[in-house]
Amino acid sequence: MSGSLRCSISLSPLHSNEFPRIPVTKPRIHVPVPKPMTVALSKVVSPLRVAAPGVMIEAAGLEVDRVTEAELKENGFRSTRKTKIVCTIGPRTCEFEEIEALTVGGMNVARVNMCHGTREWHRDVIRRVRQLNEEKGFAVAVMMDTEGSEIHMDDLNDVESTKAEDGQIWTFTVRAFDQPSRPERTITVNYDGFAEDVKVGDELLVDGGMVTFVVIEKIGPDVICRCTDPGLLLPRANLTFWRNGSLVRERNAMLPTISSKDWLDIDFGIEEGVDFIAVSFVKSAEVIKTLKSYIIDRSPGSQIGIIAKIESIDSLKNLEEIIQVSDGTMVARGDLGAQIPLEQVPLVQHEVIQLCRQLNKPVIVASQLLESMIEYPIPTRAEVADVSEAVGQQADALMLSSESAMGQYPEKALAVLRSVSLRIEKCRREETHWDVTDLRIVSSSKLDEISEEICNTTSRMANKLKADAIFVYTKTGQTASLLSRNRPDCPIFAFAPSTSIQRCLNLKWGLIPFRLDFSDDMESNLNRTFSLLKARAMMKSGDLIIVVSDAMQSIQAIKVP
Ligand SMILES: Nc1ncnc2c1ncn2[C@@H]1O[C@H](COP(=O)(O)OP(=O)(O)O)[C@@H](O)[C@H]1O
Ligand SMILES: C=C(OP(=O)(O)O)C(=O)O
Ligand SMILES: [K+]
Ligand SMILES: [Mg+2]
Repeated sequence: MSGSLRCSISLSPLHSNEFPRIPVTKPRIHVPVPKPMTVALSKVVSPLRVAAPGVMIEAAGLEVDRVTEAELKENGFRSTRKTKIVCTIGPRTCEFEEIEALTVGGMNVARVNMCHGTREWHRDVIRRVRQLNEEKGFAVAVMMDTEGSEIHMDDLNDVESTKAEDGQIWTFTVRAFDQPSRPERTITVNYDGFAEDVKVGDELLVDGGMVTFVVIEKIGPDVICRCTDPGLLLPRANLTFWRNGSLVRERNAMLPTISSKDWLDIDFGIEEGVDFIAVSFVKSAEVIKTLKSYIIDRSPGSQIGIIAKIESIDSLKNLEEIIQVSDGTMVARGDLGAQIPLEQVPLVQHEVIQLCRQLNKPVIVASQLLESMIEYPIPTRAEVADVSEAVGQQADALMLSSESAMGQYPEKALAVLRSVSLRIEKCRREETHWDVTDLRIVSSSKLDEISEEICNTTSRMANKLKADAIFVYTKTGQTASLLSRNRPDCPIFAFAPSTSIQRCLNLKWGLIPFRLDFSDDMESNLNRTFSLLKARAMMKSGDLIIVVSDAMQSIQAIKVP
């Protein structure tokens, strides 16, 4: 599907000014908006300008993310950004103003990684995101990512990193040391079975090969290794061992996907009302099913979406089943690249994106998208090509990890994702190769199958008629998702009755989620929506809209009166 991208090359800015930048309805509360950032690629795309600050006009009953609204007006309907962006929040971006700057820069989902930091730290971040949503009219979703049972080094206590030199002898052990007495060149490993699993002659890879050791001796709980590829050892770096060119799957293969600590983190996530839980090192569909019923038990009616991270070799055998039972998937290329040969990672990415589209699940492409921007203000050409590939493959979302968590240029990295997305999406719209006949039917009942066909037809119609937008009135989000799956040229305005569904829809390609109370009377819904949108200068008379809803199995094409 990624295919070759043929498009006309234009060096002029992408955004068009055909939609006047009219400030949103008079704000009730004045909130300062951080200055828009200038971007490395600003020759191509100008920074986003959020119009006058304002809050979601709840009184009018229509709520849309203020930043999305600004993007719509700035880029023009048809060329508004479709690819969503997830940013990992870390020490560099955890303050209120920093989270706000990312939000204004286009972050759709904020991710906290339970591998690092304390629960209190994460609680503060989650609450700041929520507070910003409430006070400033954003609709950023929160994703909590579990630590999972990977084998990793300890925190290194007082040091930020330590260098392993070629030929040096290091000891990896499960002994616990009081920090001052930890012998030199000794690393504590979190997994008790470590010494039992490895054999003399095994290769020990730190962070998928950033540093490599060979095991030369085992003495009780200590594994003595010689460094063969020198480099920096970072806190909590992941460890894998290899024998005769294959990943060693011994007792560690039996490690639970969700550890006891993960269960406590999940309880924490449920309490804090996160929108998504991303499960690390998923091996089978079972664990996702177990987690889902656990959540329903603890929090009936919960809308928390479960994202399966594809990052272990075991997940690849059960891909389809895993995707089927999850609410979305992440191609977690960091750990995946430590478990399978690197040259296979792009193939897995492609396969997972295709499968997710077929099975109607959102997919996030993650890790090292703009790795060099941890240190530098512009990306490498190769990184831009990688991001372009993911956008061209029409992944639902792109994710920043270290770039936003601890890098020096989080906002610039975000701006690069935004500008590359816009550019490549434009190319795809110019190609007229669209065909839904390739999509398999996902519905299990006849009624759902009809809805599915309606969504396919709606998207085809919208493209042929060059509609300005598709409107979908959806109680569960399902119809909106089926439309997104078609990747139509115009944006899909999804009207949902709750803010939690609105936030969850934020992860899906091309969906502009609104919160709106609507009735079964479509005519009155439409009249109300048109006048609300017109009042906010988000729509004008004559715009062509294709309308569908969960409740009615029909399609309407309407010129806005
Ligand atoms: N909550 C946090 N506290 C401290 N550092 C963090 C936090 N979240 C992320 N980081 C830093 O950002 C880096 C990248 O984040 P991420 O990709 O989520 O983790 P990792 O690559 O370790 O799995 C981490 O390695 C860590 O150095
Ligand atoms: C996203 C990933 O997971 P984490 O950052 O939690 O290791 C990854 O491994 O690519
Ligand atoms: K994690
Ligand atoms: Mg990982």
